[in-house]
Parts: sequence; structure tokens; C-alpha cells
Amino acid sequence: MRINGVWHRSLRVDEQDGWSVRILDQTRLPWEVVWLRLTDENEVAHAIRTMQTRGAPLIGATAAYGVALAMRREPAALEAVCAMLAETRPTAINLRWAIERMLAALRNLPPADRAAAAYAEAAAIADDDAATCEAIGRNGLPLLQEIAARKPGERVNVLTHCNAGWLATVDWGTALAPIYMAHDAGIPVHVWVDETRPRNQGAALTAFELGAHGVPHTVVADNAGGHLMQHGQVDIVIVGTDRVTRTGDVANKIGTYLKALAARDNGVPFWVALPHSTLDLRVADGVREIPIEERSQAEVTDLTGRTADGRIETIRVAAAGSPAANPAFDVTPARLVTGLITERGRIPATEAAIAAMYPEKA
Ligand SMILES: CSC[C@H]1O[C@H](OP(=O)(O)O)[C@H](O)[C@@H]1O
Repeated sequence: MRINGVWHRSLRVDEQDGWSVRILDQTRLPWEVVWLRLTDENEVAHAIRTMQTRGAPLIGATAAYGVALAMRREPAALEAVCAMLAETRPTAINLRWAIERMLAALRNLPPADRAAAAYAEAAAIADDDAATCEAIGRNGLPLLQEIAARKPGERVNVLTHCNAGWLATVDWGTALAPIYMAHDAGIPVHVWVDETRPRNQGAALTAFELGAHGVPHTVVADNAGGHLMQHGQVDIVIVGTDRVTRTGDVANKIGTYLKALAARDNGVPFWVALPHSTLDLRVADGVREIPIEERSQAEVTDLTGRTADGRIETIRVAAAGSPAANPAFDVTPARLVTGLITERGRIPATEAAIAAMYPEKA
């Protein structure tokens, strides 16, 4: 997508050297646009762990290039490198999906052939993600068109949580893809952007993306969503996801479950956008089986922002000495999900519909 009018993917092979990997440092956004150059699998692992690169589909694609970087130097280390990268973050299934796809493509090749094959497979994963997310946009667009037709001349209000835009994928995004397409089609879409504590992916990243694309939006405190829904200010909720079980349970950024409860209580449709790489049909009960990443206390007790004179500073906002807990995801039961927007179409969040849409995964 575009930054200052220039089209970018969130991830690319360096055009100068043809082998290192370029990613946006998302911990520096929205204040600075910094492209990092990753040269080995350890730098990729660090980028994923520290969330310099983040978002379920994007961490999978980036890990795939981490394998390719390793194969340049040590093709015999395939299994060890894949195991190391797979452990960088536990909740997004896209990471394991990408690693398993790289292993399948490489493990039976002679070591000398692995580097070229790894770059080809990583590029295929990245291209697949961009195309998949564009299709998600096309399949989600009718939802916004239908709302616009019901309220001619009025804005279509979407609430989203966290960042499921092009910064979370190779391109287009998942939850934001239909919004971009609706905006570009002239639909008066407006987005309520949950700030998304504690890392503020909404206030920092979704707001940055929407602003760069010219999409009207309003940043709100996480706790404002229920109030907005009660007062008819939200026509639809669309979020991304890090893992969807075979029964339709949805793991996503912490706070998503609370939005789904408020949406159900107020009769607001709650849709989840995902590519095929986010499905985990090995899991039935999301609340009991999906591992929830526990991140550092400092993400809750501290805040990073820009001072009036332009310095990026981190300050403590919690009382000194108070401990914090930081579960990074929660699971929304399928019963609270109106439907899933996939690259193949929209379906209810049910085991039968998922199996019918993805028979090859059963
Ligand atoms: C396109 S799905 C993005 C998904 O990933 C985010 O998690 P994180 O920022 O921790 O990588 C969040 O759950 C988004 O919904």
C-alpha cells in the first residue's frame, strides 16, 4: 500500500543485493518510516519477537525469508532454523503454517539446492498472501456496499480492533482490505479505530495506514466501543485474527472478545477477516487449546510516544512497583462471530462451513 504516494509491500528482498530482506520497523511507526535490512535468521527472529514486524500473515512470510537467509549460509541447519523461528511467537498459526510449508519444500532437496528453492518458496508465500488479502477485500466489500445502500448519503461506520491492515500482511491487509476498496469505490466509509492497548497497534498503526490512504477515521479508547454501539454509531465490526479453529473460534488481539460481546448485545454484525493460512483445523476448542502469548509487563506499565519537541520517549504510567499481566490475545467463541471473510468467500463461523470451504484442509 502507499506511504506518501509511493506503493510498498511490508516485506521485500533488497533490490540492491538480491538476498537480504527489507521490513518496515513497526516499533518506529507512526513517527518514523524506517526500513530495516535483515541479513540472517537471528535478525528475523529478533524482528518477530520484538514486533518490529508483526501481524499473523506477515510474521509467517517474514519467517519464510528467515529460512531462506539461513539456507544461504548453512543449508544443513534447516530443521534447527525452522524450530527456532517457529518458537518466536506462539499464537499466530500463520508462523507454523509458513515454516511447515518451507520444510516441505526443502527437506528432500540436496543442501546445495536449498537456498534458491527457499527464496522461491518464500516469494510464493509472500505473493500468495498479497493476492489472498486482495481477494478478502473483494469478498468483504459487499458487506459495506449493503450498509451504504441502506443509509444513502450517510457514512458507513466500521469499528476495528488492533491492526489488520497492510502492515500486518504482505499487502492489502485482512480487516482493512474491504475498507480500502470501499473507500476507493467512493463509499463514505469511516473507521472507529480502537487504540488497542497495551501496544496501541490501532492508534499507532491502523491510524497511520488509514491516514496515509485518506480514509476518514477516529481513534477511540478501547473501552469506548460498547458505548458507540449502544448509540448506533457502529454499523459493523471487522477484525483480523491470528488463528481460527475448525469450529470457528477466533484468536485475536486482547480485547477482541469484549468487542464481540458488545456487538452481540447491540445487534451489530461482527465479522472476522482471514486468509487460509490462519486456519488451524487441528484445534477444536479455541479457549482451551490456543496458546495465548504472555508478553512483558513493561508493555502494560510503560508507554512510548513523541514529546512536543519531537523526541521519542518511554514513560511509566502505572504506579511504581505495581506488577502487570499482559496476555496479548484472547479467543472469541464462534457463537459470537457473524461470519468469516476469506479469500474464497464469506461463510458462517461453523465447522461445517469451514470444512466445505476448505475441503483440502480437512
Ligand atoms: C492480519 S491479522 C493481524 C493480527 O495480528 C495482530 O497481532 P500482533 O500485532 O500481536 O502481531 C492482531 O492480533 C491482528 O488482528
